[in-house]
Amino acid sequence: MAPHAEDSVGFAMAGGEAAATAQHLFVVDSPNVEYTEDTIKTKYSYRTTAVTKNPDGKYVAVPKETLYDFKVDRKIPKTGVMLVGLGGNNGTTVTAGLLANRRGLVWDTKEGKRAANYYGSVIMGSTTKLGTDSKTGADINIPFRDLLPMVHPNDLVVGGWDISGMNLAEAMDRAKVLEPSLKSLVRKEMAAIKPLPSIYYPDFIAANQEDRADNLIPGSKASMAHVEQIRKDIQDFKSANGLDKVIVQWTANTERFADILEGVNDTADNLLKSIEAGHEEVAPSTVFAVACILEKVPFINGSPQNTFVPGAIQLAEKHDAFIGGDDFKSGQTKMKSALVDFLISAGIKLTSIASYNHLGNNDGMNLSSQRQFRSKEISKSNVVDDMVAANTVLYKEGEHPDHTVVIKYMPAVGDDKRALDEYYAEIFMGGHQTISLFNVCEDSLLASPLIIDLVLVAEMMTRIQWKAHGTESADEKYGNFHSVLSILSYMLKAPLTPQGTPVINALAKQRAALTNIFRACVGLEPENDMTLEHKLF
Ligand SMILES: NC(=O)c1ccc[n+]([C@@H]2O[C@H](COP(=O)([O-])OP(=O)(O)OC[C@H]3O[C@@H](n4cnc5c(N)ncnc54)[C@H](O)[C@@H]3O)[C@@H](O)[C@H]2O)c1
Ligand SMILES: O=P([O-])([O-])O[C@@H]1[C@@H](O)[C@H](O)[C@@H](O)[C@H](O)[C@@H]1O
Repeated sequence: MAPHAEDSVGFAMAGGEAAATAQHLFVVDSPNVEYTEDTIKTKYSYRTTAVTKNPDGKYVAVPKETLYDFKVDRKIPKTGVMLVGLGGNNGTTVTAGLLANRRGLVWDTKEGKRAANYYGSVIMGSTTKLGTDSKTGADINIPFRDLLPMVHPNDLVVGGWDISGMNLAEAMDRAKVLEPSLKSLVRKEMAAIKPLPSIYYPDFIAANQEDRADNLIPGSKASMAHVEQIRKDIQDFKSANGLDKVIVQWTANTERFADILEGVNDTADNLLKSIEAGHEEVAPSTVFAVACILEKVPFINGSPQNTFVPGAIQLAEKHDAFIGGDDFKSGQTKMKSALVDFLISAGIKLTSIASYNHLGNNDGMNLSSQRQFRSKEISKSNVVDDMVAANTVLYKEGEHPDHTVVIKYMPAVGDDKRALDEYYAEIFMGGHQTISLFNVCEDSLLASPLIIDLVLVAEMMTRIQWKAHGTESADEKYGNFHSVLSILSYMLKAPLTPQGTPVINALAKQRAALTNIFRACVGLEPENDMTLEHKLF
């Protein structure tokens, strides 16, 4: 039998209180906003522009207004995060980082003392414009985390699974990410955390990972036993820690893509039958996704494989459960999604992008296997598609820059991934611009804040509901956002979106969507940066 959830209990970091109602840094004084002790209710005018094309090819743009009611649950739940791959570089680093922040740790480094922080987290480390000072007209910026009543990461309870049974202190040493002086301060708590056994289907990750696989859920793949065990692990973790909510994230190894097969994983029912039958094309990450969907626990995929096969998405929609992914956007690709947006929207015709990177951590070792690399190559390559397609002045239909992605495993550099990029562009009158970047990304220190942001935003989305305004009928029902949480795209390389909807990769647009949806939930207009107050008078 799998050990009790206590074996994977990270640390109860909350003050012990269950749900608390956040005290707001600001209130919105508007007839469209109603505060109660437990909720914020808003009536929101969503203004868009509907465009039609005339037979003569001319567009007609019609301003459109749709009224929505939003409802935010202000009670902040005691929340846990369960990481699949808890014993990995990201898993150990984010766990130690949360501990260090919870305790306000300071440690010595060769550059002097360093204090725990949440740098790299958009929620905890950035600000957003609330509005302008009514007297001076100056911008008033507030911490992003204060826009809505969000969980504080210091209060997160951490647990999870790993095919490696190493406790987190030893795994932290294996990861070689954190300073020894910091590790010594968290070693005791980390040693007390042992990942829960997980499922290991060798064909999905590199053969070089086999030596780690010593902590496995017993029983055959050909049953729902693995799904049921994962669901039980979540239930046990939740009750053992007195949690109101749990969010699960995949930060385990990159898997090969699964073939999408009719009758196997194309529908929810077929996927469940395939799991029951132990079909070879069902990946461990999809088994975790199905378990979380059935447990109605948000599941986020931080790796590039196609965990969310059509059957998994259909199952999530059927159960009104949240899923999100894919592949944390931490360094080289994050830079690319900002730089390409800048170049193309500046009218500079990018014609070639060469992205080379090498790294020496276990992720790199897993990616040294072609099928796992292919998953990552896809997620790292598609990130420019929307920006190119949107500029029909520079690019003809189907035209796009050359784009190549190379990843090599170089053990010597460990977790400090080197990203070397060359951006080559055509400029005015036959000229060229060449931009070369050398970007040393400490992979796990960049990914860990994203893991935190994904937890905070996914949890917040479980407390936001909407309905079309004016449905005043007795059975007016608020509903959840769509099961596929595309609002998470800012943190992800290959954003999963509801079927048939556009994928937005431009970093600034992704952040604006997150900001403005949160603003709508407190009754504020989208931030538009027009600052007419400074231009008309
Ligand atoms: N900057 C980044 O670090 C970054 C950015 C984007 C994506 N990612 C992805 O995040 C994932 C984790 O990265 P990492 O550097 O922590 O890798 P890692 O190899 O150090 O950690 C992965 C962990 O997952 C475990 N594991 C493998 N299969 C498992 C299974 N079926 N169940 C439970 N545990 C399993 C391994 O034992 C290992 O401890 C990788 O897929 C990587 O591609 C990382
Ligand atoms: O996020 P990013 O820096 O573009 O991409 C990274 C890759 O460059 C790296 O090779 C891989 O190990 C990481 O998992 C991550 O995916």
